[in-house]
Amino acid sequence: MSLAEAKAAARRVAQAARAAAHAAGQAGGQAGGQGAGQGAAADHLAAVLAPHAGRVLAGYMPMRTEIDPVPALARHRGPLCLPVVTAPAAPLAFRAWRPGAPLVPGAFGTLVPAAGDWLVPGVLVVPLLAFDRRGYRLGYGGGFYDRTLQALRAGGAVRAIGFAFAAQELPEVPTDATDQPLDLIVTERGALVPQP
Ligand SMILES: Nc1nc2c(c(=O)[nH]1)N(C=O)[C@@H](CNc1ccc(C(=O)N[C@@H](CCC(=O)O)C(=O)O)cc1)CN2
Ligand SMILES: Nc1ncnc2c1ncn2[C@@H]1O[C@H](COP(=O)(O)OP(=O)(O)OP(=O)(O)O)[C@@H](O)[C@H]1O
Repeated sequence: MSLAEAKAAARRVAQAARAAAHAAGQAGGQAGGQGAGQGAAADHLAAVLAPHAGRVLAGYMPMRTEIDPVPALARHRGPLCLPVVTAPAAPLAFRAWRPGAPLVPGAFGTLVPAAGDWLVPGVLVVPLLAFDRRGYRLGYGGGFYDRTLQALRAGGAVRAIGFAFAAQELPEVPTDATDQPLDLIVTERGALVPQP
C-alpha cells in the first residue's frame, strides 16, 4: 500500500470514529451531540490555554463533526484569530476574530472572518481527523497545517495544540517527511504530551 493509500484508509477510519464520538457527545457534553465540545474537553483545552494569556491564539470554526473549540477560545485573554485558505498549497493566513463576530463562507466549506487584521499566531488549536501518541496528525489532505506550522516554526516559537475526541486516536498515523508534529493533544480525557 502506498503512503497516499495508507493516508486515505486512515482518513476513512478516523472520519467514522469522529462522527460516532460526535454523535455520542463524548466531549463531556450532553448525550445527543448538541453538548459535544462544551464540557470536559473544553475545560481541558481552556486549562491548557490559560498560561498563554496575552499571546495571539488561532482556533478554528468547527466543520462537519469536528470537536468545538469555541467555548474554550472564548475564555482566552488575548487576541483570537481563525484560519483562512488564501491559495492551494500555501500556508494558512489568520484573521482576527471574536466569538460572535461575522463570518463569511471561505474555501473548502470553511467559515472565515468577514473582516479583521491579519495576525501571526503564537499558539494554534489545530483541527484533525486522526492523531497518534507521537503527536502526528492527519487532516483533510490539503497539507495546510503542515505548511503553516513549518513556516511559523521557521520564524520562532509556536505551540501547536491538537484538539480531538479521544476516539480519533490511531496506533500510528501514516506520515511523510513534510508532516509537522503537534506539541500537545487535548481530548475529553485531558492533555496528552506526545512521546516520539
Ligand atoms: N474547521 C476547520 N477549519 C479549517 C481546516 C480544518 O481542517 N477544519 N483546515 C485544514 O486544513 C483549513 C481548510 N482546509 C480544508 C481542506 C479540505 C477540506 C475538505 O473538505 N476536503 C475534502 C476533499 C476536497 C477535495 O479533494 O476536493 C474532503 O476531505 O472530503 C476542508 C478544509 C483551514 N480551516
Ligand atoms: N511544507 C510543505 N511543503 C511542501 N509540501 C507539503 C508541505 N506540507 C505538506 N505538504 C504536502 O501536502 C500534501 C498533503 O499533506 P497531508 O496529507 O499531510 O495533509 P493533512 O495534514 O492531512 O492536511 P491539513 O494539514 O490541511 O489538515 C502532501 O502531498 C504533502 O507532502
